[in-house]
Amino acid sequence: MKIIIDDKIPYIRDAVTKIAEQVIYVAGKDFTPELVRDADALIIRTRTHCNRELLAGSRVKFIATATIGYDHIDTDYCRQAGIEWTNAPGCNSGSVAQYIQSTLLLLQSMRLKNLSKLSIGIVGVGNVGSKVAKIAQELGIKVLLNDLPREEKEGSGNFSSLKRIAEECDIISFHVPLYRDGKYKTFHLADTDFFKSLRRKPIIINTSRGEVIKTEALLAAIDQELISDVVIDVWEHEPDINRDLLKKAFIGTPHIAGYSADGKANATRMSLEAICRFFNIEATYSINPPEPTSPIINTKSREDALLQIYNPLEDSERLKSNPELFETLRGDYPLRREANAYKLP
Ligand SMILES: NC(=O)C1=CN([C@@H]2O[C@H](COP(=O)(O)OP(=O)(O)OC[C@H]3O[C@@H](n4cnc5c(N)ncnc54)[C@H](O)[C@@H]3O)[C@@H](O)[C@H]2O)C=CC1
Ligand SMILES: O=C(O)C(=O)[C@H](O)COP(=O)(O)O
Repeated sequence: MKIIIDDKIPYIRDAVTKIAEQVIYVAGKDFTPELVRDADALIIRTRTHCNRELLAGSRVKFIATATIGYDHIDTDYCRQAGIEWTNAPGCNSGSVAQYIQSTLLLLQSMRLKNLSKLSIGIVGVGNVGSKVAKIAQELGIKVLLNDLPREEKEGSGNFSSLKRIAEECDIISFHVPLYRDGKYKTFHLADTDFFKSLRRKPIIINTSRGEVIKTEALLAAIDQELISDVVIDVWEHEPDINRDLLKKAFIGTPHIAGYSADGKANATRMSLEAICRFFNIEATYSINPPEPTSPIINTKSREDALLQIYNPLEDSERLKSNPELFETLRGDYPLRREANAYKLP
């Protein structure tokens, strides 16, 4: 079997030798029709667009994306071409939750927000949104949930409309997939009308996809003081991001909310498991993230410890100093572990 793998997918090299005879590593943006023509499977990230242009005429039968988002895969084309694909649900939800938890703690310490007096609207309550809801509740924040597909299946009891969230929430955090059209369209879900409907000058957090928020509308809302702060991890037109928005953001990071080593290892493991299932291969390997450099945290409070483990302002400062290094900062991301890898006070 021949597999082409994005060369930024970590912890995969030893394990994959137990699965495939031929493996080629290449940068996500450098997958070409010539390269994939005689491959059986691809393991990709968001940087490889899997569509007719790339895949037509190839012998690719299976694509695993080591991500939860799959808006870079043309699923209609894959269905027509008989190419199966999978993503890695939940792989990095702990990592995004860590990013949001640290962000909330920074809003408390640096913006002097009394979290127990605030309400948060969570838009998209899947793997990430559910964890964010739990963290927010633990911090004493009132939680409102919005999830149209779930509401349809489960009934409206636990869910609120986007309109109610816009009117009642002090923080609004987006955790939806990017759907460009269809019944659950999320492309530019937050547009001029949405920002005009805000009532409490909320803090807007986006770790979903840049295209879920219309950048010009967000910038106008900042200028008109309809919102009080923005925290942006995902951007329209990455890596060519809006520098004005980056300057104005309280936290602006290069699409790394999901980049804990724990999340990366989960994604790699899930991708290889999917390949083994699809091609009916039995293989023994284990994939674990490296241990943290200092696993014991000595500090007075749990909040300090959590911010010592991960402080998104450090990622933000790196991007603000060098916005042109967006992809490099992602590719060379330092080791980051989630809290359960540490002994906390
Ligand atoms: N910044 C980063 O590094 C990361 C970004 N992401 C992004 O966050 C998204 C969410 O991640 P997960 O929670 O793991 O995905 P998920 O698939 O577990 O959850 C998505 C939720 O959104 C809901 N949803 C779909 N359409 C909706 C709509 N129109 N309105 C309201 N809710 C809607 C779904 O019903 C589902 O419950 C991913 O699709 C991805 O684009 C995910 C991980 C890392
Ligand atoms: O899982 C997702 O969806 C994400 O957005 C990933 O964290 C993005 O990672 P890359 O594939 O762009 O490295």
